Amino acid sequence: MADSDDFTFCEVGKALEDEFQSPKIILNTESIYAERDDLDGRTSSKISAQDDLAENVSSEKIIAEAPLKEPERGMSESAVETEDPITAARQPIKRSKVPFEKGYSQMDWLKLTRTHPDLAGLKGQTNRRLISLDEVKQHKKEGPIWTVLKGRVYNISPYMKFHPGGVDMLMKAAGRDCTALFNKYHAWVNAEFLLEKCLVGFLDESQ
Ligand code: HEM
Repeated sequence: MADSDDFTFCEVGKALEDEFQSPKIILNTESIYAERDDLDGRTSSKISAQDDLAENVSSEKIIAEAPLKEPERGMSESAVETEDPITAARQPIKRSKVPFEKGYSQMDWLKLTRTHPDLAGLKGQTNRRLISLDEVKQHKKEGPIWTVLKGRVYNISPYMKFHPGGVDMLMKAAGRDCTALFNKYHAWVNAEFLLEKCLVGFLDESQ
């Protein structure tokens, strides 16, 4: 084999000044930025690459700079509640699950719905009847607690202690239409399935 074909001896270019150091890359990061939606997706802010790359800037700083739009925990319900279910669903909320008592897990609830003969408290009555909001209002404190959710009337008394958000939260639904509240906290929850056996009837919207 001719020497010119032998790569062992091929001539390489001039070595870098310090042949054991990689070339220095000077990156101008000032002009690099990304648009970032803030936590609730309603506003956006620019985060420069410098911010992200700088060693002394932690992610906490970015969070601290983000506008605080979430309602504080314990903020009064009326301050954040809205009757429009779509707007309500978009409002960010702090998540606060309550640890369930022994025997009140979601699995326990599902077992109960399969075994209890009359969770709705219908005593043989049909659950297809139309119910006025006035009648729902009468079930706010005493006896079975009713609520309206997406046009359906439910007896939520048996579900109280199983509600992962706690009894106090669920009691806000007592004797009224809780659809907006429900959507605000957890529009993804399949209440139709969870409360199927608690159905008392349908809201009479003609009144
Ligand atoms: C009326 C029917 C309701 C049903 C069937 C229901 C069901 C549930 C379920 C299944 C969860 C757990 C969600 C999850 O793990 O992602 C939950 C959590 C919660 N619910 Fe409800 N809920 C109802 C009504 C309400 C109402 C009216 C409120 C507010 C006034 C409320 C407030 C909450 C809260 C604060 C949590 C904890 C959220 C979290 O941190 O995960 N719920 N509920």
